[in-house]
Amino acid sequence: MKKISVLGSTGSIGTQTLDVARMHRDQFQIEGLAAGSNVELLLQQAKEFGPRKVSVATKELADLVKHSLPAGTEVFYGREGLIEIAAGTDAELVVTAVVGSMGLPSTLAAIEAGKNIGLANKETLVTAGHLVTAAAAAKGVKLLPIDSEHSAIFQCLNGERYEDIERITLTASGGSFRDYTREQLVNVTVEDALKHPNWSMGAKITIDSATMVNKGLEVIEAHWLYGLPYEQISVLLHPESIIHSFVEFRDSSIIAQLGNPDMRVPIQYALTYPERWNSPAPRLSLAEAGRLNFREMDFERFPCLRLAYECGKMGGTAPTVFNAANEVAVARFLRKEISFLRIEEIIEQVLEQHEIHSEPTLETIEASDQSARELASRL
Ligand SMILES: NC(=O)C1=CN([C@@H]2O[C@H](COP(=O)(O)OP(=O)(O)OC[C@H]3O[C@@H](n4cnc5c(N)ncnc54)[C@H](OP(=O)(O)O)[C@@H]3O)[C@@H](O)[C@H]2O)C=CC1
Ligand SMILES: CC(=O)[C@@H](O)[C@H](O)COP(=O)(O)O
Ligand SMILES: [Mn+2]
Repeated sequence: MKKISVLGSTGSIGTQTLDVARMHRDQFQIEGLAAGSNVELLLQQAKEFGPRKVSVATKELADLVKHSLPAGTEVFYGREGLIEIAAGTDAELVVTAVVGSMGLPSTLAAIEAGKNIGLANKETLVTAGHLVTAAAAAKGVKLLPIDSEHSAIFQCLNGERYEDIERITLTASGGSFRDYTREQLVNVTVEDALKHPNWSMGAKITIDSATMVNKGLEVIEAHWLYGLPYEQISVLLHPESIIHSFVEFRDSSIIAQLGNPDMRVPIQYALTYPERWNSPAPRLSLAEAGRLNFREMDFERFPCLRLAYECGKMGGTAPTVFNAANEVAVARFLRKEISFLRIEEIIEQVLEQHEIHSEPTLETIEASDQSARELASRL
């Protein structure tokens, strides 16, 4: 039995992680589940999977659920609750599927406790990549990517020598507004932005796909996961999301990972690595797909991707500030307080006004994250 805990169990990645556990019911034991405020779903999950510990966002929610949980289930809440689910159970692997840099303390706590990480929460690596990777190396724990592109690269690199890599390429769908001009973006709505062409995902990442911030975060995530300089990480527009990413080697060979867009596949691979288990995911037929399309990335059309590369190369707290400003701007867009194009303006303005610190400690990162958020919410 593999013992796992899930942070963000009620979200898109969290529920699909539990779908995988359900498909292999005899193989997984769920030790802990952490949710935010969807207590109805959390209660269903607790009844079905019988975790020893659960956590919710607030004390009020914890009081609300505690009498409805199966006998013996311990309830926690807030930041400390997430840390308890991450580090205080017998899980050998923790799936990090909360959104945003709020996942950093619990991810670090899980690593400190010696848990392998099934990493979906890319913002933690963007915010504090040097701390997360150093802690994982010191503890000898694995950072197993769940993000589809990073899982693809991970699979392409199986058995390969890092020095033989010439370049990795992350594919980008282009998001909801792939074929819109900059002028057409002026009046787009939240509802339109939430219609991703290929993937059904949480709201924040769906907006990030449309702004191309998602690919920017993924470039920085790849830098930390694979230890490659930014010059060896590129992005290619691929509207079908069938080639999930690929690696070019020094002998000119290219190895790619393909499949229909279905997050249960990379999630399961992270849970079962290095084994591959059966999956009901629909099989890809290349004959049916017929043709696959590719385009160079247009950095004028998608300026957030250019900004992300600049922040990644700058290092220090630049990616922290980029990420925090984006999180606030996206939340404001989703609340219909600002327009779609204002998201990138806010990120740019926060970066301009912010003092960047090099080699930051956790305290410096948390302070930069906080002040970037305050600024982004005022602009
Ligand atoms: N969705 C996808 O296909 C992919 C997602 N990712 C990454 O995975 C992460 C999760 O994304 P996704 O699943 O789409 O997001 P969702 O918005 O669907 O889910 C977010 C989860 O976080 C929980 N949460 C929110 N606030 C808190 C809190 N204060 N304390 C504890 N839990 C909280 C939510 O709980 P509740 O709903 O109960 O409030 C929910 O379970 C992100 O970093 C994203 O970038 C990466 C690749 C693909
Ligand atoms: C499923 C997944 O991994 C998402 O991060 C996905 O990559 C979003 O797609 P685009 O950012 O390419 O639109
Ligand atoms: Mn991705």
